[in-house]
Amino acid sequence: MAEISNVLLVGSGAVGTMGAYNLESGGLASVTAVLRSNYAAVSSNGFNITSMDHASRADPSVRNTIPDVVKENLKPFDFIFVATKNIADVHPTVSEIIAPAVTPGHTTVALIQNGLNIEKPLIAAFPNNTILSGVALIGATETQPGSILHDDHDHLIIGPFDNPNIPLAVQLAAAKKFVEIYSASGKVDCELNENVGFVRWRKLLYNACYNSACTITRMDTTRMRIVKQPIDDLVRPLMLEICDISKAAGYQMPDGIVETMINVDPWSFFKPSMQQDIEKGNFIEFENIVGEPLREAEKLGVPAPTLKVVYGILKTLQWTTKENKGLVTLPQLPLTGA
Ligand SMILES: NC(=O)C1=CN([C@@H]2O[C@H](COP(=O)(O)OP(=O)(O)OC[C@H]3O[C@@H](n4cnc5c(N)ncnc54)[C@H](OP(=O)(O)O)[C@@H]3O)[C@@H](O)[C@H]2O)C=CC1
Ligand SMILES: CC(C)(CO)C(=O)C(=O)O
Repeated sequence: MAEISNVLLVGSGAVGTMGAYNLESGGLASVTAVLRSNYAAVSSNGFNITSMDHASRADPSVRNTIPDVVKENLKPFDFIFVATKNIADVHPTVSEIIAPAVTPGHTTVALIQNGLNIEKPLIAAFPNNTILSGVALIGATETQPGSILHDDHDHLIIGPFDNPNIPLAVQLAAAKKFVEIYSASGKVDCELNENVGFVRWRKLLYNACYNSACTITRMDTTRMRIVKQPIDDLVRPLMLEICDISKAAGYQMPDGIVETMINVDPWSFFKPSMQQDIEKGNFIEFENIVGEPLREAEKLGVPAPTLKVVYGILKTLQWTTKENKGLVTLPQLPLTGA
Protein backbone atom coordinates (compact mmCIF):
# COMPACT_ATOMS: atom_id res chain seq x y z
CA MET A 1 0.00 0.00 0.00
CA ALA A 2 1.27 3.50 -0.86
CA GLU A 3 2.60 5.55 2.02
CA ILE A 4 0.36 8.49 2.94
CA SER A 5 2.18 11.78 3.55
CA ASN A 6 1.20 13.78 6.61
CA VAL A 7 0.64 17.35 5.34
CA LEU A 8 -0.13 20.54 7.23
CA LEU A 9 -1.67 23.44 5.32
CA VAL A 10 -0.95 26.89 6.73
CA GLY A 11 -2.89 29.55 4.83
CA SER A 12 -6.27 28.04 3.93
CA GLY A 13 -7.41 30.85 1.64
CA ALA A 14 -7.75 30.62 -2.14
CA VAL A 15 -4.55 28.82 -3.20
CA GLY A 16 -4.10 26.80 -0.01
CA THR A 17 -7.63 25.40 0.13
CA MET A 18 -7.45 24.33 -3.52
CA GLY A 19 -4.08 22.71 -2.76
CA ALA A 20 -5.57 20.84 0.20
CA TYR A 21 -8.50 19.64 -1.92
CA ASN A 22 -6.16 18.46 -4.60
CA LEU A 23 -3.86 16.60 -2.19
CA GLU A 24 -6.83 14.91 -0.49
CA SER A 25 -8.32 13.93 -3.88
CA GLY A 26 -5.09 12.22 -4.88
CA GLY A 27 -5.20 9.86 -1.93
CA LEU A 28 -1.47 10.03 -1.20
CA ALA A 29 -1.73 12.72 1.48
CA SER A 30 -3.70 13.35 4.62
CA VAL A 31 -4.12 17.10 5.09
CA THR A 32 -4.76 19.12 8.23
CA ALA A 33 -5.66 22.70 7.37
CA VAL A 34 -5.12 25.56 9.80
CA LEU A 35 -7.96 28.05 9.41
CA ARG A 36 -8.22 31.53 10.85
CA SER A 37 -10.92 34.02 9.71
CA ASN A 38 -12.86 31.28 7.88
CA TYR A 39 -12.79 28.76 10.77
CA ALA A 40 -16.27 29.56 12.10
CA ALA A 41 -17.87 29.47 8.62
CA VAL A 42 -16.15 26.21 7.62
CA SER A 43 -16.85 24.54 10.99
CA SER A 44 -20.58 25.26 10.51
CA ASN A 45 -21.04 24.72 6.77
CA GLY A 46 -17.88 23.15 5.37
CA PHE A 47 -16.01 24.69 2.44
CA ASN A 48 -18.04 25.91 -0.53
CA ILE A 49 -15.85 25.24 -3.56
CA THR A 50 -16.51 26.20 -7.17
CA SER A 51 -13.57 24.75 -9.05
CA MET A 52 -12.72 24.22 -12.66
CA ASP A 53 -10.48 21.28 -11.67
CA HIS A 54 -12.34 19.53 -8.84
CA ALA A 55 -15.94 18.36 -9.11
CA SER A 56 -16.17 16.23 -5.97
CA ARG A 57 -15.53 17.09 -2.33
CA ALA A 58 -12.31 16.03 -0.65
CA ASP A 59 -12.21 18.03 2.55
CA PRO A 60 -9.11 18.27 4.72
CA SER A 61 -9.48 18.10 8.49
CA VAL A 62 -9.46 21.56 10.00
CA ARG A 63 -8.26 23.27 13.17
CA ASN A 64 -7.78 26.89 14.20
CA THR A 65 -4.32 26.85 15.78
CA ILE A 66 -0.88 25.98 14.51
CA PRO A 67 -0.13 22.49 15.83
CA ASP A 68 2.71 22.24 18.30
CA VAL A 69 4.08 18.82 17.38
CA VAL A 70 6.16 18.47 20.54
CA LYS A 71 3.65 19.74 23.12
CA GLU A 72 0.72 17.92 21.49
CA ASN A 73 2.82 14.79 20.92
CA LEU A 74 1.80 14.65 17.24
CA LYS A 75 3.18 12.59 14.39
CA PRO A 76 5.73 14.82 12.59
CA PHE A 77 4.47 16.55 9.46
CA ASP A 78 6.20 15.35 6.29
CA PHE A 79 5.25 18.56 4.48
CA ILE A 80 3.98 21.98 5.47
CA PHE A 81 2.21 23.62 2.52
CA VAL A 82 2.47 27.35 3.18
CA ALA A 83 0.01 29.52 1.26
CA THR A 84 -0.39 32.56 3.46
CA LYS A 85 0.18 35.95 1.92
CA ASN A 86 3.87 36.48 2.71
CA ILE A 87 3.95 39.78 4.63
CA ALA A 88 7.64 40.00 5.44
CA ASP A 89 7.42 43.33 7.28
CA VAL A 90 4.76 42.30 9.80
CA HIS A 91 5.14 39.87 12.71
CA PRO A 92 4.55 37.01 13.00
CA THR A 93 6.42 36.25 9.80
CA VAL A 94 6.12 32.90 7.99
CA SER A 95 8.95 31.22 9.92
CA GLU A 96 7.54 32.47 13.23
CA ILE A 97 4.05 31.24 12.32
CA ILE A 98 5.02 27.69 11.35
CA ALA A 99 7.83 27.09 13.90
CA PRO A 100 5.84 24.92 16.36
CA ALA A 101 4.83 22.56 13.52
CA VAL A 102 8.29 22.03 12.04
CA THR A 103 10.24 18.94 13.04
CA PRO A 104 13.94 19.77 12.55
CA GLY A 105 15.59 17.62 9.91
CA HIS A 106 12.29 15.98 8.88
CA THR A 107 9.59 18.40 7.73
CA THR A 108 9.81 19.76 4.18
CA VAL A 109 8.36 23.26 3.92
CA ALA A 110 6.75 24.06 0.55
CA LEU A 111 6.36 27.83 0.07
CA ILE A 112 3.53 28.28 -2.44
CA GLN A 113 3.79 32.05 -2.52
CA ASN A 114 4.73 34.89 -4.82
CA GLY A 115 7.93 36.90 -4.46
CA LEU A 116 11.68 36.71 -4.31
CA ASN A 117 14.08 35.51 -1.59
CA ILE A 118 11.17 34.19 0.47
CA GLU A 119 13.24 31.14 1.41
CA LYS A 120 16.03 33.10 3.12
CA PRO A 121 14.36 33.59 6.54
CA LEU A 122 13.16 29.97 6.39
CA ILE A 123 16.63 28.53 5.76
CA ALA A 124 17.95 30.70 8.61
CA ALA A 125 15.23 29.48 10.99
CA PHE A 126 15.25 25.81 9.90
CA PRO A 127 18.78 25.15 8.60
CA ASN A 128 18.31 21.37 8.40
CA ASN A 129 14.96 21.32 6.61
CA THR A 130 14.35 21.28 2.89
CA ILE A 131 12.49 24.37 1.66
CA LEU A 132 10.64 24.03 -1.64
CA SER A 133 9.82 26.84 -4.03
CA GLY A 134 6.30 26.57 -5.45
CA VAL A 135 5.29 28.90 -8.25
CA ALA A 136 1.50 28.70 -8.53
CA LEU A 137 0.00 29.45 -11.92
CA ILE A 138 -3.61 29.37 -10.80
CA GLY A 139 -6.52 31.74 -10.51
CA ALA A 140 -8.42 31.43 -7.24
CA THR A 141 -10.19 33.80 -4.85
CA GLU A 142 -11.87 33.42 -1.49
CA THR A 143 -15.09 35.29 -2.25
CA GLN A 144 -16.43 35.02 1.32
CA PRO A 145 -15.19 33.06 4.34
CA GLY A 146 -14.90 29.41 3.31
CA SER A 147 -16.10 30.01 -0.28
CA ILE A 148 -13.48 29.59 -2.97
CA LEU A 149 -13.88 30.44 -6.65
CA HIS A 150 -11.19 28.60 -8.60
CA ASP A 151 -11.38 29.74 -12.22
CA ASP A 152 -7.95 29.21 -13.73
CA HIS A 153 -6.39 25.72 -13.93
CA ASP A 154 -3.93 24.70 -11.22
CA HIS A 155 -0.42 24.45 -12.65
CA LEU A 156 2.21 24.23 -9.93
CA ILE A 157 5.93 24.37 -10.61
CA ILE A 158 8.08 22.99 -7.80
CA GLY A 159 11.78 22.78 -7.11
CA PRO A 160 14.11 23.12 -4.16
CA PHE A 161 15.43 26.46 -3.03
CA ASP A 162 19.09 25.76 -2.58
CA ASN A 163 19.73 25.10 1.10
CA PRO A 164 23.53 24.80 1.32
CA ASN A 165 23.27 22.71 4.51
CA ILE A 166 21.51 19.80 2.80
CA PRO A 167 22.74 17.59 -0.10
CA LEU A 168 20.98 18.56 -3.33
CA ALA A 169 19.90 14.93 -3.88
CA VAL A 170 17.96 14.99 -0.59
CA GLN A 171 16.26 18.27 -1.53
CA LEU A 172 15.41 16.95 -4.98
CA ALA A 173 13.96 13.74 -3.52
CA ALA A 174 11.65 15.85 -1.32
CA ALA A 175 10.58 17.91 -4.35
CA LYS A 176 9.87 14.73 -6.36
CA LYS A 177 7.80 13.31 -3.50
CA PHE A 178 5.78 16.53 -3.35
CA VAL A 179 5.18 16.40 -7.10
CA GLU A 180 4.05 12.75 -6.76
CA ILE A 181 1.47 13.46 -4.05
CA TYR A 182 0.26 16.68 -5.72
CA SER A 183 -0.10 15.02 -9.14
CA ALA A 184 -1.93 11.96 -7.83
CA SER A 185 -5.42 13.47 -8.31
CA GLY A 186 -4.84 13.59 -12.06
CA LYS A 187 -6.67 16.95 -12.09
CA VAL A 188 -3.77 19.40 -12.00
CA ASP A 189 -0.41 19.93 -13.64
CA CYS A 190 2.46 19.75 -11.20
CA GLU A 191 5.99 19.70 -12.52
CA LEU A 192 9.42 19.42 -11.01
CA ASN A 193 11.69 22.21 -12.21
CA GLU A 194 15.29 22.27 -11.04
CA ASN A 195 15.65 25.84 -12.30
CA VAL A 196 12.70 27.18 -10.38
CA GLY A 197 14.59 30.46 -9.80
CA PHE A 198 14.01 31.35 -13.46
CA VAL A 199 10.30 30.57 -13.17
CA ARG A 200 10.06 32.69 -10.00
CA TRP A 201 11.71 35.68 -11.74
CA ARG A 202 9.44 35.21 -14.78
CA LYS A 203 6.34 35.30 -12.56
CA LEU A 204 7.77 38.31 -10.75
CA LEU A 205 7.74 40.11 -14.05
CA TYR A 206 3.95 40.14 -13.83
CA ASN A 207 3.57 40.53 -10.07
CA ALA A 208 6.17 43.28 -9.44
CA CYS A 209 4.72 45.37 -12.25
CA TYR A 210 0.99 44.79 -12.67
CA ASN A 211 0.29 44.07 -8.98
CA SER A 212 2.08 47.30 -7.99
CA ALA A 213 0.67 49.51 -10.74
CA CYS A 214 -2.90 48.29 -10.12
CA THR A 215 -2.53 48.68 -6.35
CA ILE A 216 -1.29 52.26 -6.61
CA THR A 217 -3.71 53.43 -9.30
CA ARG A 218 -6.64 51.15 -8.28
CA MET A 219 -7.13 50.42 -12.00
CA ASP A 220 -7.54 46.81 -13.21
CA THR A 221 -5.32 45.32 -15.91
CA THR A 222 -7.97 45.45 -18.66
CA ARG A 223 -8.67 49.15 -18.13
CA MET A 224 -4.91 49.76 -18.21
CA ARG A 225 -4.66 48.10 -21.62
CA ILE A 226 -7.69 50.04 -22.89
CA VAL A 227 -6.28 53.36 -21.61
CA LYS A 228 -2.76 52.33 -22.79
CA GLN A 229 -0.95 55.24 -21.07
CA PRO A 230 -0.59 53.38 -17.71
CA ILE A 231 1.09 50.55 -19.66
CA ASP A 232 3.42 52.90 -21.54
CA ASP A 233 4.30 55.08 -18.54
CA LEU A 234 4.33 52.56 -15.72
CA VAL A 235 3.90 48.84 -16.44
CA ARG A 236 6.30 48.48 -19.39
CA PRO A 237 9.08 50.57 -17.78
CA LEU A 238 8.75 48.45 -14.64
CA MET A 239 8.89 45.22 -16.64
CA LEU A 240 11.98 46.36 -18.54
CA GLU A 241 13.69 47.12 -15.24
CA ILE A 242 12.80 43.67 -13.83
CA CYS A 243 14.26 42.10 -17.02
CA ASP A 244 17.51 44.03 -16.47
CA ILE A 245 17.71 42.99 -12.82
CA SER A 246 16.93 39.32 -13.51
CA LYS A 247 19.55 39.26 -16.28
CA ALA A 248 22.18 40.65 -13.88
CA ALA A 249 21.10 38.04 -11.33
CA GLY A 250 21.72 35.28 -13.92
CA TYR A 251 18.20 34.78 -15.28
CA GLN A 252 17.92 36.06 -18.86
CA MET A 253 14.29 36.51 -19.86
CA PRO A 254 13.40 35.45 -23.41
CA ASP A 255 12.92 38.00 -26.21
CA GLY A 256 9.39 39.35 -26.39
CA ILE A 257 8.49 38.40 -22.82
CA VAL A 258 7.53 41.95 -21.83
CA GLU A 259 4.80 42.26 -24.49
CA THR A 260 3.63 38.71 -23.70
CA MET A 261 3.33 39.51 -19.97
CA ILE A 262 1.53 42.79 -20.65
CA ASN A 263 -1.16 40.80 -22.48
CA VAL A 264 -1.05 37.57 -20.48
CA ASP A 265 -4.30 37.78 -18.55
CA PRO A 266 -7.76 37.73 -20.16
CA TRP A 267 -9.70 40.96 -20.82
CA SER A 268 -11.85 40.33 -17.74
CA PHE A 269 -11.20 43.52 -15.72
CA PHE A 270 -8.80 41.45 -13.63
CA LYS A 271 -7.47 42.80 -10.34
CA PRO A 272 -4.18 41.25 -9.20
CA SER A 273 -4.08 39.92 -5.64
CA MET A 274 -2.22 42.93 -4.24
CA GLN A 275 -4.92 45.26 -5.55
CA GLN A 276 -7.61 43.02 -4.05
CA ASP A 277 -5.77 43.11 -0.73
CA ILE A 278 -5.44 46.89 -0.56
CA GLU A 279 -9.13 47.25 -1.43
CA LYS A 280 -9.99 44.93 1.48
CA GLY A 281 -7.75 46.90 3.87
CA ASN A 282 -5.31 43.96 4.09
CA PHE A 283 -1.53 44.09 4.25
CA ILE A 284 0.21 43.77 0.86
CA GLU A 285 3.11 41.48 -0.09
CA PHE A 286 5.20 44.37 -1.35
CA GLU A 287 8.50 43.58 0.38
CA ASN A 288 9.01 40.24 -1.42
CA ILE A 289 7.37 41.27 -4.69
CA VAL A 290 8.96 44.72 -5.10
CA GLY A 291 11.41 45.30 -2.24
CA GLU A 292 13.51 42.19 -2.89
CA PRO A 293 14.05 42.78 -6.64
CA LEU A 294 14.88 46.41 -5.83
CA ARG A 295 17.45 45.29 -3.25
CA GLU A 296 18.89 42.87 -5.86
CA ALA A 297 19.15 45.80 -8.30
CA GLU A 298 20.99 47.92 -5.75
CA LYS A 299 23.34 45.02 -4.91
CA LEU A 300 24.07 44.33 -8.58
CA GLY A 301 24.36 47.98 -9.64
CA VAL A 302 21.37 47.89 -12.01
CA PRO A 303 19.41 51.17 -12.38
CA ALA A 304 15.76 50.71 -11.35
CA PRO A 305 14.34 54.22 -10.88
CA THR A 306 10.71 53.35 -11.58
CA LEU A 307 10.79 50.35 -9.23
CA LYS A 308 12.31 52.52 -6.49
CA VAL A 309 9.49 55.08 -6.68
CA VAL A 310 6.86 52.35 -6.79
CA TYR A 311 8.45 50.67 -3.75
CA GLY A 312 8.34 53.97 -1.85
CA ILE A 313 4.63 54.42 -2.64
CA LEU A 314 3.75 50.84 -1.66
CA LYS A 315 5.68 51.20 1.58
CA THR A 316 3.69 54.34 2.34
CA LEU A 317 0.40 52.53 1.62
CA GLN A 318 1.49 49.69 3.93
CA TRP A 319 2.26 52.22 6.69
CA THR A 320 -1.31 53.49 6.48
CA THR A 321 -2.64 49.92 6.76
CA LYS A 322 -0.41 49.41 9.79
CA GLU A 323 -1.84 52.59 11.32
CA ASN A 324 -5.40 51.47 10.53
CA LYS A 325 -4.70 48.13 12.23
CA GLY A 326 -3.18 49.82 15.30
CA LEU A 327 0.40 48.65 14.69
CA VAL A 328 1.88 52.15 14.68
CA THR A 329 1.01 55.18 16.77
CA LEU A 330 1.56 58.82 15.99
CA PRO A 331 3.28 61.09 18.49
CA GLN A 332 1.05 63.44 20.49
CA LEU A 333 0.49 67.05 19.31
CA PRO A 334 2.04 69.59 19.38
CA LEU A 335 4.82 68.18 17.23
CA THR A 336 8.34 69.55 17.42
CA GLY A 337 9.79 67.75 14.35
CA ALA A 338 12.49 69.13 12.08
N1 LIG B 1 -4.91 33.71 -5.53
C1 LIG B 1 -4.22 33.44 -6.62
O1 LIG B 1 -4.81 33.21 -7.68
C2 LIG B 1 -2.72 33.39 -6.60
C3 LIG B 1 -2.01 33.64 -5.44
N2 LIG B 1 -0.65 33.48 -5.43
C4 LIG B 1 0.13 33.65 -4.20
O2 LIG B 1 -0.22 32.57 -3.32
C5 LIG B 1 -0.14 33.00 -1.95
C6 LIG B 1 -1.49 32.78 -1.29
O3 LIG B 1 -2.43 33.63 -1.95
P1 LIG B 1 -4.01 33.50 -1.76
O4 LIG B 1 -4.41 32.10 -1.56
O5 LIG B 1 -4.63 34.25 -2.87
O6 LIG B 1 -4.21 34.30 -0.38
P2 LIG B 1 -5.51 34.40 0.51
O7 LIG B 1 -5.49 35.77 1.10
O8 LIG B 1 -6.73 33.95 -0.21
O9 LIG B 1 -5.26 33.32 1.66
C7 LIG B 1 -4.26 33.46 2.62
C8 LIG B 1 -4.73 32.69 3.83
O10 LIG B 1 -3.68 32.66 4.80
C9 LIG B 1 -4.29 32.80 6.07
N3 LIG B 1 -3.31 33.20 7.06
C10 LIG B 1 -2.49 34.27 7.04
N4 LIG B 1 -1.76 34.29 8.17
C11 LIG B 1 -2.13 33.22 8.90
C12 LIG B 1 -1.75 32.71 10.17
N5 LIG B 1 -0.85 33.35 10.94
N6 LIG B 1 -2.33 31.58 10.62
C13 LIG B 1 -3.26 30.96 9.88
N7 LIG B 1 -3.68 31.39 8.66
C14 LIG B 1 -3.12 32.51 8.20
C15 LIG B 1 -5.35 33.84 5.82
O11 LIG B 1 -6.24 33.86 6.90
P3 LIG B 1 -7.14 35.18 7.22
O12 LIG B 1 -8.30 35.12 6.27
O13 LIG B 1 -7.51 35.01 8.64
O14 LIG B 1 -6.25 36.37 6.97
C16 LIG B 1 -5.95 33.31 4.52
O15 LIG B 1 -6.89 32.29 4.79
C17 LIG B 1 0.30 34.46 -2.00
O16 LIG B 1 1.70 34.54 -1.89
C18 LIG B 1 -0.13 34.92 -3.41
O17 LIG B 1 0.62 36.00 -3.88
C19 LIG B 1 0.03 33.03 -6.53
C20 LIG B 1 -0.63 32.77 -7.68
C21 LIG B 1 -2.03 32.99 -7.84
C1 LIG C 1 -2.05 37.32 -11.44
C2 LIG C 1 -1.90 36.13 -10.57
C3 LIG C 1 -3.25 35.55 -10.22
C4 LIG C 1 -1.11 35.15 -11.41
O1 LIG C 1 -1.38 33.88 -11.41
C5 LIG C 1 -1.16 36.50 -9.33
O2 LIG C 1 -0.14 35.93 -9.04
C6 LIG C 1 -1.62 37.62 -8.45
O3 LIG C 1 -2.72 38.15 -8.66
O4 LIG C 1 -0.87 37.97 -7.54
